[in-house]
Amino acid sequence: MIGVLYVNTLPTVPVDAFSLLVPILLALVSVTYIAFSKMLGTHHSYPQGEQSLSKTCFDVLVNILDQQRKKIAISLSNYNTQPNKSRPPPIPMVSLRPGDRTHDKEYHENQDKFLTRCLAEAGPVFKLSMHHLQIIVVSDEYIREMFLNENFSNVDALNELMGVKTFLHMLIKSGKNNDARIQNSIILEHLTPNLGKYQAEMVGALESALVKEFRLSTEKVYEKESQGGKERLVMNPVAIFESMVGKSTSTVFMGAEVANNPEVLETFVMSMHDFANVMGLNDLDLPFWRRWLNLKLNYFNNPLKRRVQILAKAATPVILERRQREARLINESADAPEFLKQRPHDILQKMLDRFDEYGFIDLEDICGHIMLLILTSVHTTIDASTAMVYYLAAYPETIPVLHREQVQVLDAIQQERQQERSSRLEKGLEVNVDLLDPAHDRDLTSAALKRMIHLESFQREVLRCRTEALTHFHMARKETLLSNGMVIPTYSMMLANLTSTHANNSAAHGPNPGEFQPWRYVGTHKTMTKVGVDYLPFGMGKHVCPGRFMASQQSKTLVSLIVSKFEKIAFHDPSQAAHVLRTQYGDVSKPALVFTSRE
Ligand code: HEM
Repeated sequence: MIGVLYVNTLPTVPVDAFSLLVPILLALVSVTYIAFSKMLGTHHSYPQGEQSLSKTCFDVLVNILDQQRKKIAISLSNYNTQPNKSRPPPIPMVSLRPGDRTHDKEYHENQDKFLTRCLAEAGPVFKLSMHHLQIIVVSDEYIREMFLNENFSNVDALNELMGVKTFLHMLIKSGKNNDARIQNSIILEHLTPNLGKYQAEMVGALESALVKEFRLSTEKVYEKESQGGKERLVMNPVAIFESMVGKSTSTVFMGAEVANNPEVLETFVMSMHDFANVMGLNDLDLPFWRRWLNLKLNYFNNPLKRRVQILAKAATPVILERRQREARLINESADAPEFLKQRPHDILQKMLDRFDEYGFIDLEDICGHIMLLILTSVHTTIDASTAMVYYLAAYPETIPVLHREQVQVLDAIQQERQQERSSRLEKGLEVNVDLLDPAHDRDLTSAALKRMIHLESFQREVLRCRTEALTHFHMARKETLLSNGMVIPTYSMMLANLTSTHANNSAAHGPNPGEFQPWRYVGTHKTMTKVGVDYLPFGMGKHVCPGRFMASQQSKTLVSLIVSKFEKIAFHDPSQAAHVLRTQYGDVSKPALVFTSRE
């Protein structure tokens, strides 16, 4: 991070002083650390092969020193060769509001208003001073260039800002060289194609968690007499959605037997909180050295490593039991269809079945990879689903429309299945109980969800309107030319300006794109998962979110269950409504809601 700051300001700042400062600072820290360790008697020479805390710490520091040295050398060489080239157009810095020293405050006051001012003053590519960094912001079509050019990397940006790679690599033993590729392959090959099969389990898990958590959350609060107990105040509604998504994701990833373990549920829900604490994600004003120190200390006491062990411990007896069951079926010479029917189909089982193909080392390694899946999937889905429920509260007219649509779709499906049964009976054909059981006529299947076009439009519109306007950090791996001739220097930090594509873009979104219009996409083919430069909650290009289909199905089911059980949702304090309708980095506001049940 220091490297980025200094390198970005090279042309105007005396580079020698700063470039020396970085290694000196780090050398000082390492020397002080070793001196301290010697004083405390912790800096020993260990027999070969044994890694001491101080040696590892020293190695990390030497490594960082070396990386900083290389970066400074590359930047200097780039800078020194500049005068020979024809000078590219400079990237303008947006003026500061009188009295402000950075752009943070003005941005947080009104994201779209501020970015509209930036576009008018500086054009589609400009510099801002935010988050303790100098950041290059790209708008409109230049966002596509940022996503599609491999010289700009999201993973490298997160790694540079937070050292996230090394920290996450401590959780796994295999597949460290191809970041996110094992997760991508599991999602693409095993999760997404089977979403229809997982749906019944997801509905069961979401519904049972909703009923249980709703009862627990409202126990100590009032029930309004006037409504005959139908109105309930929930002080922390997010806790309900955390349990719902945690329970349903753990069931899909590890099977119901493992997911029933309370420690596993806690791991699914809390891992991202641990991660955010270590990375200092909830406090953007944390000085860089505190963030760095926090991370280094947690290398040796990684809270997520303990959570991985919890998953492995909970999975062990279940896997043994599965093996015994399989052996029994083989002994009993069960036929192939029966054998396959009895086989668990959760992601854990798929990973065990392809143990060699993926090159896993042991069960803990598999659980480490599941942890990486948890970190990408659970919190993001909780966050999106929570936003959808807050939008239901802010726009109460949406609930009757979504409820009516749900009833109509389920009525139609029930009727179709009834007709199919009658027609088969008339023709003297057998009725397949597995496929046409009347008890499942009104299930919230993925086919039923696909017919709910108002729900689809509502979800896409919520994500379009609430996604942070400056988002998707990318770092330039090397000096890169944009199509407008501007040069992005190596190690620059970049952000996409979504105001230009999400909020100020009537060509893509129709009239009044600055307003929330829940039915904007009804009758179009624009679903929640269809990404493009005009809709970027899931990114785009090679690293586009592969889990968005599960996220969509899960959040649709969650919202459907909520509108089927509650006829009205309202903010306990209406003045808080506006505050939660737009994401703000590091913001954890969770206003209380009043739910009015249908029964
Ligand atoms: C509403 C929920 C979700 C949102 C908003 C979301 C958003 C994102 C974004 C913005 C990225 C980065 C894309 C880029 O760099 O271009 C991403 C990547 C990723 N997401 Fe999601 N995500 C969600 C749910 C999920 C779920 C449920 C899973 C897993 C089942 C998942 C798995 C991943 C993985 C593995 C990556 C890394 C892809 C790569 O680097 O190639 N996400 N997601």
